Amino acid sequence: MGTALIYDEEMTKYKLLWVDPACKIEVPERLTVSYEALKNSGLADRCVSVPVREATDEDILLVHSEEYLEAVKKTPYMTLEDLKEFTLQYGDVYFHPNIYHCAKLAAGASLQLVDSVMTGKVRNGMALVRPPGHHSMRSAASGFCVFNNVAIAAQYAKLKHGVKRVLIVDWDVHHGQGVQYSFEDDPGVLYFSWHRYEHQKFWPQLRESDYDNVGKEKGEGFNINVPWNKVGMKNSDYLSVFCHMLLPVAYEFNPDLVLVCAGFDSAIGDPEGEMCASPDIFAHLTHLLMNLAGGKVCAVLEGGYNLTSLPQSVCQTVHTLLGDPAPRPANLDGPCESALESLHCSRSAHRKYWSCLKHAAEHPSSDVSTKRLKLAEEEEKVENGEEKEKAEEEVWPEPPKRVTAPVRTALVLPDGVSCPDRCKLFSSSKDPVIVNKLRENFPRDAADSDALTTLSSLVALVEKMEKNEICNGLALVQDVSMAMTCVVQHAAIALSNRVLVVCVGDVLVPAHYKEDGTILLVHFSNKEEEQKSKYHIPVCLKKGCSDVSGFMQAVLGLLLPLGYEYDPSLVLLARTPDSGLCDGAWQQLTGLLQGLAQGHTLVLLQEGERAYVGPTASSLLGEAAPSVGKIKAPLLEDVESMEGLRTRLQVDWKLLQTTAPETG
Ligand SMILES: NCCCNCCCCCS
Ligand SMILES: [Zn+2]
Repeated sequence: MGTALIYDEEMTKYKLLWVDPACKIEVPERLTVSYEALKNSGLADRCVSVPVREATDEDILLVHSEEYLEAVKKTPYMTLEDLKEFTLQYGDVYFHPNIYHCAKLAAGASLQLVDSVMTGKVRNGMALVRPPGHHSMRSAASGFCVFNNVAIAAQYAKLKHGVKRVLIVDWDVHHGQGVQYSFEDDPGVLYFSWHRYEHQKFWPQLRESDYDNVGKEKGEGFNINVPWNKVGMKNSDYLSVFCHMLLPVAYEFNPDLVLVCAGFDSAIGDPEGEMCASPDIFAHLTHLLMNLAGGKVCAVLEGGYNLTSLPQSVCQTVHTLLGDPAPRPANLDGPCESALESLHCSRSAHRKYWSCLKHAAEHPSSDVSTKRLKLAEEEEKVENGEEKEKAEEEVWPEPPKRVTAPVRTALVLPDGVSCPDRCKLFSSSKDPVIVNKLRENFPRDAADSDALTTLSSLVALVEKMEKNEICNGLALVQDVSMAMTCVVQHAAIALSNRVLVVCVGDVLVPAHYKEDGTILLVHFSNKEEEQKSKYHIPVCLKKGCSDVSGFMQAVLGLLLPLGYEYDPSLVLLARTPDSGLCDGAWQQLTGLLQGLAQGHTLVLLQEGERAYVGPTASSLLGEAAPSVGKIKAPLLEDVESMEGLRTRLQVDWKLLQTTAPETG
């Protein structure tokens, strides 16, 4: 299934008609440069083009009041003076004779996207729209927004498509207060937003944008705010909040649909956000959402005011929606203290609502640490009194080209096992060099020519992945441990690359590998094993991988942060029959790990598990993993052992941190 792209140039046909410094950044070029970039990169033509439509009054009244709609309806007939007058009643927004028309198209585009995804015409998609929507409220325009596109889309999805649970992820750098107000008492809509806040000094300066605003009445716990109290947040800060706050709660919420308030003013260079995250981070944020709701993800443009980083971020998002592997997450050096404080506050505010957070460290009752941090930040501001270079003067590297490998998924299978369609059956011509090498390294198997054939195919396959001729692969082998040792030896030593090895079940791990960091081994099993080193991490789950909740908690809160920080060039995923891992969790794992190593994932299955070839191949082909259902609370002993592991490891692995280090 494809990716929808919804855009109409009519939405470029309104602009600011008078002088207003607060609004001058919201220009038609935002849309034209974004669409041009999609066209020039060939991404637009790979999408399914879906036409916009005008939202009807009924659609708009799902969120807005009649009096507000009636008032906006009058704006096309207003004189310039009337428009200015009309605008004065709202904050940081402007009207234009054509903005009502465009606002109906922006909302209608969002509904077209929801229809396309919910009817299965496409898997996911993006609506490139303006005016944005997430600030507009029931009876008020705000922050360049007239109708709340995403809020209307959420109500529409519930009403027209019977969606029970909608997750709204707002990665725009501003708080979508309009969305929060619409759903704060609704347990059927989980709203997540991070936003520049600076202790309520940043627009819209609302007390209710802080982390302790968790929703109301039946909606308590279904509103998540992560305030950024400093500018300059980077990729590590964003990924930490995804891994330790958004994703665990999102998997527990188990949504039927994911809507993204895709604002890109949270990217580097933006005059509003003044953050430092690179455009390719949106490839990862998008990827991390694509195994929720069976992949039904609708991204709707909100903000984004730097005309260079905006189109780059839009392209990164659409690349990933199309299934292209994300670029490697370069140099993640861990979240900053302020981000950790915000993460910690938000997690502790939600402890009592979400079992995945039940054991989040209690927020120190006295807000001593927050005050201390605030003072430090104030001092810091005073210190670097000199004008920070303006966001517009920031420079950053062009996101790397994302070349799709000619072959997506290659399979090494023994005779008689059928190859799922769209996969390529792979066997290497017996390269004598490789075979001799293998004879040396595996003398005891030298006799077994089948084993040698398989091993030489594996080595050849790894080499093709290295050259990006093949994206990922799957092998059905007699002996997973031996195959793993062979691949590890070849990949880590021969190709001197970093290999992330993830073992599920009681795989005999290659003991004799060097401790030099060329391999990071994470081993999920039910056997207590003391942690050998920074690079050999046993994750012990009492009920092994059969406890989906504990397993998913470990994947999201431990494996993903480790994997992102390690940034391997190859991911080797091995499972043995005793793992007890259910299909859904296995496919979630296979799906999520493809965000690393440019998607170069090699899966090793034991011969007896040929039933897993199909599901694994579908995940490797980029199909969304099935939902694993509502995640429950992990076993207490598992939580304790995972938190113990985190405490020990976070000294070396900064992305594992969930609280600011206690200093002073
Ligand atoms: N420095 C200009 C102040 C603009 N404040 C409103 C921003 C609305 C963003 C919508 S994503
Ligand atoms: Zn914004």
